[in-house]
Amino acid sequence: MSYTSENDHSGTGQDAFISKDHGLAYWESISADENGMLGGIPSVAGFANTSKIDLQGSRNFLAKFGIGSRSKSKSTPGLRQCKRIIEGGAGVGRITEGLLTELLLDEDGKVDVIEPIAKFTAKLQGKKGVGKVYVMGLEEWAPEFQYDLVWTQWCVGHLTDEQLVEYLKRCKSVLAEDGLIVIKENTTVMGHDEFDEEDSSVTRGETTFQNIFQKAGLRVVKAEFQKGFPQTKTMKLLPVRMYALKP
Ligand SMILES: C[S@@+](CC[C@H](N)C(=O)[O-])C[C@H]1O[C@@H](n2cnc3c(N)ncnc32)[C@H](O)[C@@H]1O
Repeated sequence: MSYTSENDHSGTGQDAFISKDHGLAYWESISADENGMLGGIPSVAGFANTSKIDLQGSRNFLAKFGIGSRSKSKSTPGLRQCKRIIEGGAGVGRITEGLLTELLLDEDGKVDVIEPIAKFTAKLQGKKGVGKVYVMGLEEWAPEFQYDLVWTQWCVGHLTDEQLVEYLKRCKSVLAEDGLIVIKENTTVMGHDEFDEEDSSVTRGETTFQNIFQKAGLRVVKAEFQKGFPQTKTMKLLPVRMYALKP
């Protein structure tokens, strides 16, 4: 999921290409661990390191909005925590456990997760700080709570543009005052959308994302590239962008 794709199907109808069944069958075949979640990045590039770099990049991004962990707020006055957070397409909870739970205000705070593959979420159920686990795709999720932060990373390529607009509208409808929606995704180098046959997903270009956000009635209040991912001569990771969105 993280390589530059040689399968450019620009112009192919998305609905025909993004097959939910095929996408889910692909993820069912993937191991339920962090390595599986970042499986597109070969271990030679230092997978563990990549996850750590990713989480630190996200932490730094959130700090720019004054959102930070309880422990950090002792040394950095002004950081605030969240009452309730939701992670979309959470996989095995790499981000929920590695970042989002540390942002909770207190013991009552919860991180809810949405993830269609039950074997991925099995170990997350009942863990400290984890709230409701929605075993379903983002396109099926109906919100029940209000959120200070909605984090969705490396999974929206499984939704058509239309489904993604509707998902974002639902997120917006339950966003707390001063809440934030973050989309962190691979984006294409050349700017047009590319389809990946292996998992039936789309990697979008910058313009497509901007159009989707606009249709959902969201403003991009900050956009940054993730820095510091390993690159080798044989493996080039796609640029990963973090978009902070508000109504
Ligand atoms: C590359 S993994 C990323 C997992 C997690 N976001 C992370 O960064 O560790 C992609 C995840 O998207 C999930 N996924 C596939 N189709 C989805 C859909 N329609 N809605 C939500 N998640 C989906 C997969 O099951 C998988 O857990």
